[in-house]
Amino acid sequence: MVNFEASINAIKAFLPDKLQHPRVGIVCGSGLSGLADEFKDIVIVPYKEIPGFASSTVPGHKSAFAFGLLGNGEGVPVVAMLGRFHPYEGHSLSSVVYPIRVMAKLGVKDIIITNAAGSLNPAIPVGTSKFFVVVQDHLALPNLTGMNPLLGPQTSFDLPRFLPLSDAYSPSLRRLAFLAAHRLQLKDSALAEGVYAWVSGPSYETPAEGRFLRQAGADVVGMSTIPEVLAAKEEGLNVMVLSLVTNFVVIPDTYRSIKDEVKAELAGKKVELPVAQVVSHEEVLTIGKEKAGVLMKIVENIVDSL
Ligand SMILES: O=P(O)(O)O[C@H]1O[C@H](CO)[C@@H](O)[C@H]1O
Ligand SMILES: Nc1nc2[nH]cnc2c(=O)[nH]1
Repeated sequence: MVNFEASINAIKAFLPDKLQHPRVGIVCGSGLSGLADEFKDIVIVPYKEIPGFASSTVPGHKSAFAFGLLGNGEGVPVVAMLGRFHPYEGHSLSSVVYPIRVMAKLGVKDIIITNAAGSLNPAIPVGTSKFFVVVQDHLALPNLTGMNPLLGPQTSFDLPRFLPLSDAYSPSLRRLAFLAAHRLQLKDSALAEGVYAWVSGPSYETPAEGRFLRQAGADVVGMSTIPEVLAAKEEGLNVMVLSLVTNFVVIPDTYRSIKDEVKAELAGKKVELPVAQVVSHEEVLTIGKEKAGVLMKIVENIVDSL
């Protein structure tokens, strides 16, 4: 049973006056908890100390909030989830989005949600300058087929029952992201724009699934974020999502035929069976750690210009 008051009281007991009302919320994706390294006057609040909170079980996700001041001058009070919850861990969708609702009730107005994602778009390669995607829209097959965090009784009758999503990703925050990249003198190609596909995971995509999502219009794919976006929008927050592209999803135009290989083998030719490229969470975390610093600078710059 949700009890926002108990959660909020437990959190506030950790915080000095200047951090009691965070203005900006940040969600750190896989390997990206280093985003909080620049916070001044940081206070860590472990999830286990907060009634109603689950704990994160995924490597690269810490089970704690970091509160602090970010940006120039006195700094803006902010809160970061150093780890998030995913439905594939066994958490209910309402537990997955509970921290987002708590951040809204603490006073957060703008939320910057980050994630690690696989690229479905050959124009968004990995390991080159183009490594972040500002999400402009999403494709959530789970939402369309009954796995929607807003299903069920509402947490408040003040919230809209039928949430419009045609404006899910704040144009003004997205503008700030591109201006931040310019100010930081990142290459023009460092920030792409694209559509994020949400899948439940925890298995990565088969080549056919990758091709399907690409043909359906997605640029990157991941196993998180969208439930958080829906809850944040329902709570009335301005939402921005930044994806760090950590790997390519293999999408062959054609499959190499094993049947043909066997025919060649039977005809006396030496054949080598194809070895597919495979993605691993270790690879995802390595890229996350490598790029967390740049992402932090973008986030800090955005916070400065709010
Ligand atoms: O979306 P985040 O939490 O950044 O993590 C991404 O990385 C993990 C897979 O490597 C999945 O959880 C996927 O969603
Ligand atoms: N579903 C999915 N999630 C990811 N997270 C990081 N990379 C990937 C990927 O390739 N697929």
